[in-house]
Amino acid sequence: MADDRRGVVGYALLPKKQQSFIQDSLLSLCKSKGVDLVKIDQERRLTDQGPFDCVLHKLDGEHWRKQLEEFQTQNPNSTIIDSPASIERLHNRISMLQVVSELKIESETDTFGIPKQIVIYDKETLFDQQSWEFLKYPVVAKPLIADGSAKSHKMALVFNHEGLNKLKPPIVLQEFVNHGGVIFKVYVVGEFVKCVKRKSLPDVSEEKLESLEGSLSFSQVSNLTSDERNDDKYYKLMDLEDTVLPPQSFITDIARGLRRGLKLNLFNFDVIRDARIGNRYLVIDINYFPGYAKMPGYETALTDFFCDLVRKSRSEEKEKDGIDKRQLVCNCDVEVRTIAINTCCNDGEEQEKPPILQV
Ligand SMILES: O=P(O)(O)O[C@@H]1[C@@H](OP(=O)(O)O)[C@H](OP(=O)(O)O)[C@H](O)[C@H](OP(=O)(O)O)[C@H]1OP(=O)(O)O
Ligand SMILES: Nc1ncnc2c1ncn2[C@@H]1O[C@H](COP(=O)(O)OP(=O)(O)O)[C@@H](O)[C@H]1O
Ligand SMILES: [Mg+2]
Ligand SMILES: [Mg+2]
Repeated sequence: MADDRRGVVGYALLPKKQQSFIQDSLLSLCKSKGVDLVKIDQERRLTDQGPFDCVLHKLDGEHWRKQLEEFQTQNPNSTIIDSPASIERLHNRISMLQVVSELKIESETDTFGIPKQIVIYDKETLFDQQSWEFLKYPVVAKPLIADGSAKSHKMALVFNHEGLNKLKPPIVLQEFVNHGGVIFKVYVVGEFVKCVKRKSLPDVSEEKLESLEGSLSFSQVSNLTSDERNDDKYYKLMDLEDTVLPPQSFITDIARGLRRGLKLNLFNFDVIRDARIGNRYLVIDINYFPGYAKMPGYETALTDFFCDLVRKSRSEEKEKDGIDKRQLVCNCDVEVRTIAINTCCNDGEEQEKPPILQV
């Protein structure tokens, strides 16, 4: 780094996340580029720790939020990645996808959107199928809240009316879209965008739908190991190799739009390609600070991002310094001129004041 001081990124993560994210390979690459990753002691006040150029976090709760606010007030040049208010939006499966619907992206060949969906708050509405007759079976029932708890990942693929009995509102009912059993996970790290393929639920044909009973519960399909998947006849027979990735520039445009709309730097989103319309892409999920260690080349992407942040916060620091000084000089000029006018009018009286030094 151009600056002599080493960059410091403080991190506050849950133990599982820390273990998967803070790997030696990441620590040493950052170190070689002049940035140290330092663990924040969650037992102590954040303002008593540091200095940090940047605070990286995936923690919730009012207490932590207050700590961050206090830290930001005392350290206006530090960057908090990312703001709790922006992260909060991803904790609700409706507000999470709203931003996708608001996005405008030009493409001659491809389109994107979200599946048809409705939020259901009570059993009465759930069983009143008129209130969601625009949705066709099968539907995916997802917990409304996506707060990272195991419960928030428990889903059900519902094939018919009978399958509704097991559901516990508040939930989002989302139309299941056949997509060839493959999802695309798009990882975003600031400006960096990387799309990878993962296994998903297989398609459900009209014929199969008639013979299926009730519902099927599942959780984090794309994170199952191949053994877990092969144990269950529902998950096998899917091959990632043959699946073509979506156009990179289209995905990058969506990623950049989401980054701006969400005001977030660290997230991924799940995209499926509608099997009926080969060039239509649907965003089904957005996750804050996902499992980056599973992304090829994660060390380089994250290190570059941290270096950039440190560089920016240092140059802003310098610029602020410059602006303050320039403002001072500017104020002096105004003052001098005023004094000069006064001097004219008051017949030398004001000349007593030493013009620049006193300002
Ligand atoms: O643990 P990992 O590496 O599987 O990462 C999880 C993500 O998997 P992915 O990187 O998308 O394959 C996972 O993504 P999905 O929701 O499975 O699409 C979540 O981001 C999860 O965080 P949370 O439980 O929603 O707070 C992430 O869990 P945490 O690591 O944040 O606990
Ligand atoms: N509308 C949908 N159509 C088809 N498959 C879906 C749909 N919604 C979710 N899925 C499947 O269910 C998985 C989990 O759903 P997702 O919304 O990503 O929840 P989570 O936050 O637990 O990852 C997805 O990765 C995908 O395989
Ligand atoms: Mg997902
Ligand atoms: Mg998710």
